[in-house]
Amino acid sequence: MTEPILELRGVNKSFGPVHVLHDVDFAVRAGEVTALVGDNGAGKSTLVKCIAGIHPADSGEVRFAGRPVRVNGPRDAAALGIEVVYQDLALADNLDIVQNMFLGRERGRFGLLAEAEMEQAARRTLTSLSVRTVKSVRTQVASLSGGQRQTVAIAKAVLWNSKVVLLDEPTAALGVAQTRQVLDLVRRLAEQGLGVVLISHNMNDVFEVADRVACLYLGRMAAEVHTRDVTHGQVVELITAGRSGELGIARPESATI
Ligand SMILES: Nc1ncnc2c1ncn2[C@@H]1O[C@H](COP(=O)(O)OP(=O)(O)OP(=O)(O)O)[C@@H](O)[C@H]1O
Repeated sequence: MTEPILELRGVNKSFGPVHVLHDVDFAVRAGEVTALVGDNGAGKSTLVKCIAGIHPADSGEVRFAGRPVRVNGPRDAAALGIEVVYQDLALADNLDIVQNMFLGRERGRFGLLAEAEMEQAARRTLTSLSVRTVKSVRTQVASLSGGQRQTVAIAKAVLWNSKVVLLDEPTAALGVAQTRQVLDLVRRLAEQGLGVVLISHNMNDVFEVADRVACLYLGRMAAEVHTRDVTHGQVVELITAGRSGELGIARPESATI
């Protein structure tokens, strides 16, 4: 079995009196897509924010590439190669693709932007991800479709030699064809060796691209299983009841496969 590139052990997180995450274990493996599922309010976003350093965990251990690490802020996460693509994508409509991909991280010597270099890097990243839907990297983001915007946001996340990418419902607002393109892209990220976490409420997406499914139920990790070992129905039961037959928090010893 592949060792996790990122591993959380016994992570707890509270907001004031509200204990949101309870002793959560979670592993992300390089070259695999792990779907993070759970009902509304189960704690998925909170877990992602702990990983991203936005809301550092109150207790528990975070390990990266086999070593304990501290992720006390987004800079710590970025330095490790952990990137999150949020649902709102945070792209600037009035800028083009290159400008968006380098937004906040413009390269350049002596303060000058190395435009040609940035353009080349943007093009190279999109090509490496086999993105063909975007005609020119100088297209304004305002004129892109939802799927293209998602693609640009994902490419931006992997441009920096990322090791782990967390995607927050990347297909939520997309039609059938665009969903297809984004799911293909998610698979390619894993094929390139990244550890990919896909937050999703869509079981079809989960079963199509995920190698494993991790299910949060009321802030506890109900089960982490190989997708091939479970049915749609079992995952839905895990989401709604925290357990399904032998799987789930009622029988934690059988939950991790
Ligand atoms: N900053 C905060 N302050 C207080 N409570 C919070 C905060 N952020 C999240 N919570 C609470 O933590 C719980 C888990 O929320 P979270 O957003 O992590 O769930 P989720 O699984 O991502 O849900 P959804 O699928 O609806 O996005 C909820 O009860 C929520 O109200």
